[in-house]
Amino acid sequence: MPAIEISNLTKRFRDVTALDDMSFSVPEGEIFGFLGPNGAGKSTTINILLGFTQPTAGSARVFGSDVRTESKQVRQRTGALLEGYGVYERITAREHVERAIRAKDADDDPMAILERVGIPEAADRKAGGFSKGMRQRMAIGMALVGNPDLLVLDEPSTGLDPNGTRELREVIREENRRGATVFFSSHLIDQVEAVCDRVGILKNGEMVTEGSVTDLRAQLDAATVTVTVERAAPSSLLADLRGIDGVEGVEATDNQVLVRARGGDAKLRALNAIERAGVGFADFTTEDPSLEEIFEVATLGTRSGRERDGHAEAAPEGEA
Ligand SMILES: Nc1ncnc2c1ncn2[C@@H]1O[C@H](COP(=O)(O)OP(=O)(O)OP(=O)(O)O)[C@@H](O)[C@H]1O
Repeated sequence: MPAIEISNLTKRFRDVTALDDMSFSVPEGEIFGFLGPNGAGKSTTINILLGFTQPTAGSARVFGSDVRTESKQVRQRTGALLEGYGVYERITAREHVERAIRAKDADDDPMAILERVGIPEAADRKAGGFSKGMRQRMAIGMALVGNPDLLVLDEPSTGLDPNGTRELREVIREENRRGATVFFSSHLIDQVEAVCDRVGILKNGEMVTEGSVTDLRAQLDAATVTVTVERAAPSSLLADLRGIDGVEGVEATDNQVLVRARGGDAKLRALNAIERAGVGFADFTTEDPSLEEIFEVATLGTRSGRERDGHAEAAPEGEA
């Protein structure tokens, strides 16, 4: 049984369609990255999963329980860190965790939780005086209460410093080793890439692509080949390169030619063309697309021609 199973889920807020016939599932034991730009529908999905928002159509199940009719069972098995979680200013960190323990009918040691999230020294301080990062750490601790089978984390690295984000990744991995499924929602690709087994990319309420980071890279099998040359490449070479089937962008500086090529054949033909051009082919490196590029393609539908390392932008096809 999948940890999360979402089928044809639609959510409309008056004239806004936040989720549009979205379907996907997360197998038990997975760390799933739920990626999407602002407004894609991530929080709406989480609110539906936890029973805080009712879907307009479709269904969502958590470990087989229907989130509409069995939200109590769902919440009992789920630890959630929600965006904009409200901190009670007048009670301490320990009291926050104790509340979560009571709500879950769990028997965790509040101090052990606060130690895990790195704020044991703040246990008896009122949360009203906490920094953003401390609030976030406390909220993560509350999500861990009761060893949940599913951890739902909405933008968990918000407010955390680099140490905090590293510790968060460690906690996620520990929870996953213990057996928890993790649903990690974020618009921050590097955070997701660092810890997730699989990612789904949401755009305008629809899942546009789904797979392991490796699968997604393979789908978008383009790579940038950077060739170091001894002499500046003449415009005739750049035109030839742009004419190769599968070459999507060409940039040149005095001693480098950058070719963005889709598929091994295009890469090879580009390298051969540079070698034949007599510009003193010295060396080359290739770079696979990053998850960021995959995200960009999935959410914008195009690969951007933004500047790389201060080099000039690639000229459009045919403009040598
Ligand atoms: N209560 C609401 N009333 C009206 N519109 C809403 C409501 N909640 C969400 N929306 C709209 O639904 C869409 C999806 O919003 P949602 O908050 O789910 O996106 P998100 O992916 O979580 O974005 P972010 O990364 O900015 O948090 C947006 O267009 C948003 O304005």
